[in-house]
Amino acid sequence: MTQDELKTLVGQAALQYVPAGALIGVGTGSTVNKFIAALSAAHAAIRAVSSSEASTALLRAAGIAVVPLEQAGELAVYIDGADEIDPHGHMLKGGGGALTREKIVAAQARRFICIADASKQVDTLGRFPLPVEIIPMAAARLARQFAALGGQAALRMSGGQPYVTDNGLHILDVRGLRITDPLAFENETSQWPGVVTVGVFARQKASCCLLATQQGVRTLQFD
Ligand SMILES: O=C[C@H](O)[C@H](O)[C@H](O)COP(=O)(O)O
Repeated sequence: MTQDELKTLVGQAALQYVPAGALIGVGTGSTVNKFIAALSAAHAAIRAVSSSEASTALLRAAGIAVVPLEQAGELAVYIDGADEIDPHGHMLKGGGGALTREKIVAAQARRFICIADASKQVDTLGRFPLPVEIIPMAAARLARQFAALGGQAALRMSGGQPYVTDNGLHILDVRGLRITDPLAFENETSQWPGVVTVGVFARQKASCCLLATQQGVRTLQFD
């Protein structure tokens, strides 16, 4: 199977985690797009809280009502992809730039179901450049702070201009990190002035991961 077919497979598998009539949290990215397509085809009577403008547009196009987070109580489940997932369910996220809203919506859900293909499995987070959403004026100083940890930070660009998130902010992508203690790393770097969100999800780690492999979908439990 191609990587795209694996994403379709795991997007469909995630349907079993959607309680009938529930209000669920929906992440962002190419794997989640397959989940939204599966939801649409299943005609599931659900409502969703979305983690990005892109997912909101897709959900609405699929006929799924999108509820503002402010009007939602606790969500039964949050379903999202990841750029990396380690053996403990810690994730690295934000390749699509949606990390801040993803972390906010995930924090309001009882369970985080990560959907990924096997290429996302790692022993230690950091092979994928770590996305960090930042206040723009802090970029140079934060780059120096990440350099002190051994990382090389670059401002994410799009069409020759700094990439702008749904929140009107910028992203640093930090290469060369080896994140051996994701919780300590998240706790420390989240407090640096100018950091809005680091793409390490250790406090909002996965409860379970549906991992698409050439042999089918494996379920990894983390709680
Ligand atoms: O900002 C984007 C999200 O964190 C995505 O969940 C992550 O980048 C994985 O995306 P994809 O399913 O496209 O690999």
